Amino acid sequence: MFGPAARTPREIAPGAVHLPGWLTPEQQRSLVEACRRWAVGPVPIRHTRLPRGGVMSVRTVCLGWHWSPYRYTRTAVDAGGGRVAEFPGWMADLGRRALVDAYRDPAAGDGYTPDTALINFYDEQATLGMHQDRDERSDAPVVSLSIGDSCVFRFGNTEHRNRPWTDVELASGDLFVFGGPSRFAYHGVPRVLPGTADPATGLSRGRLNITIRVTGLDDAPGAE
Ligand SMILES: O=C(O)CCC(=O)C(=O)O
Ligand SMILES: [Fe+2]
Repeated sequence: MFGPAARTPREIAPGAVHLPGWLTPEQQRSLVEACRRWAVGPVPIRHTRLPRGGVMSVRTVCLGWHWSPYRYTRTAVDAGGGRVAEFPGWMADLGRRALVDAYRDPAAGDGYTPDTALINFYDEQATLGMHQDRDERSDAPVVSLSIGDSCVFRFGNTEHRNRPWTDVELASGDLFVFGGPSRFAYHGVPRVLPGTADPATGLSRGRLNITIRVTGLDDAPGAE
């Protein structure tokens, strides 16, 4: 949905909630700054290589656990081998507050202990195909934050990557949470809307998306 009605809180599907303008301008600025630091290292932001030879158009850097197709490890097995930066406690707090606000339930964040974030940077051409977030061994909600250029976020169904879906415009500062019956819904980003970013965030072009997640994984002796 586009136009002014798109800027009001909305349940897109059961358990999937869009809260426009959830992050303050100050929070957006400090997230942009933090992401710029994480993009440099210890694991540099990179285009993820896919097993069949493709390369993702988005660039990704991870916190807590490193995602590569299709698993999580503590070290960047496909990006230099360094250990990923720690997942900060303040980001876990932000995730809990996101659930409280999205589900309008003061208890919704209780017991939510995210341990990873995927930080995606989209240039004006980048897209993300329809997929499920299913490399986690947990059905806890995914908390998604957007900064910079707006995009079309396509939120589909749990059965397959095709219609029905709902196209939602995600703008800078927006929160999108998908949990419960929507946790394993297919979703993707068919388009970034160039020139829509407010340079005051510190990101004058392109789009930053941060997804806060629970991997459900533990460190095992000898794990990568
Ligand atoms: O960029 C977005 O809004 C979604 C990102 C996403 O689906 C993912 O990182 O798995
Ligand atoms: Fe995803």
